[in-house]
Amino acid sequence: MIVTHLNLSNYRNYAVADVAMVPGANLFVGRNGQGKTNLVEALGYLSTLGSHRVSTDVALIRAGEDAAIIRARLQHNGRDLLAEVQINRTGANRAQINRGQIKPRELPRYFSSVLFAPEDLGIIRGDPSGRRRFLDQLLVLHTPRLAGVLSDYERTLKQRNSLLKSARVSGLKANQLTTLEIWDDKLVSLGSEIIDERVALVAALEQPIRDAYASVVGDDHGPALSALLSIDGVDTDADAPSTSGSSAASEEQTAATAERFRAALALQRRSELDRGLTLVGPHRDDVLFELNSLPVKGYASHGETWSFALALKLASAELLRRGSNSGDPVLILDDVFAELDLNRRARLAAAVGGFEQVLITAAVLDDVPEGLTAHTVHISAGRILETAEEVARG
Ligand SMILES: Nc1ncnc2c1ncn2[C@@H]1O[C@H](COP(=O)(O)OP(=O)(O)OP(=O)(O)O)[C@@H](O)[C@H]1O
Repeated sequence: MIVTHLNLSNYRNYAVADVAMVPGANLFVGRNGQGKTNLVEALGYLSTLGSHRVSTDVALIRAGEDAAIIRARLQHNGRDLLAEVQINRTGANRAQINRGQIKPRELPRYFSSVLFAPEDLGIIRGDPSGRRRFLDQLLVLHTPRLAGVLSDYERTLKQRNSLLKSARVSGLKANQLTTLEIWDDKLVSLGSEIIDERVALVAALEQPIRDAYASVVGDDHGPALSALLSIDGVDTDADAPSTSGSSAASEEQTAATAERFRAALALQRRSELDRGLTLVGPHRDDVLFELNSLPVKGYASHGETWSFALALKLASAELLRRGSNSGDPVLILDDVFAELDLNRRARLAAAVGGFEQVLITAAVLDDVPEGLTAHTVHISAGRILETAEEVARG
């Protein structure tokens, strides 16, 4: 899949922007703070429904405006698709495909992208919520049906938490106990599916991460590397099968996870009532990334952590490419080349060369290997520079 056109309205520092893109590499160049990241962030939003830089949408709307619009014309196998989202300062966001209304959470079904940016170091170094977000965004792109499961789980969790809170205040009454059991059933059924899908995803990512790390770092043997999902209170099957295009987990496996989840909930019942909070489930899980038998977080050097985060994203793109019938995900590399030495720049260029479309941002044109600079777009102060004179003026 490729993006042939991106059109922005009141997004970040763009009043309007209209950019044509080509298959293969597209390079966006400009001095610091001109709007390069803003442009690719907008595309990333269409497949992750969020920014890699901020946790709320408000910062994406141009200062002083009420709504931002991101519109992308996509192409796959000669067929065009128009994807659009309107991000509103007040009220719900709205999304369209070919001018027909859809739920915003359905957008990743139509557009798949993988963005790597320096902020991704936070996936490794930050708290577990960032790792859960990484996994869930990838899950939804890989198996779109799970968007609904994840949002139903969130809703169930909220309702269960408010029941636990009110039971804490008033003491658990018989009717509340019955209601709690109903919420337990929903939590366990939705949560077990999420746990099993995450476990299978992590297992499927291991080899691609190893390959990507080896190709970026230049170690032909690849590191001894693993990604383990630690489930808070619910042990998972370490030999989970790899994800396929459809649902990955077998019925018996889901039943076994559900049983363990239920037992862990029963163990925590007293504490949950004391604290008015759901203490077990996929909303508290974590992934442990290891390099040469040591956790990456807290042990790996800055350079190793950086290469690991990059490998994580390249592996994600590889996994989506294999499991997809709509072509490669669009690969976005934001501010990446400046961080690499010449050798690694060439290696990364080779690693991404096979993707249908790669979008790259850089402040300095010379930082990017020549093979990736054929289609260069210059940006200045929230404007796409159209002519050679404009580019010369900067
Ligand atoms: N909601 C907003 N409204 C208006 N301007 C905004 C908004 N959000 C960010 N900006 C502006 O966008 C600019 C930053 O753009 P961006 O992050 O895309 O820069 P960049 O070209 O990638 O720079 P660098 O090379 O430093 O990474 C800043 O000047 C910032 O003030």
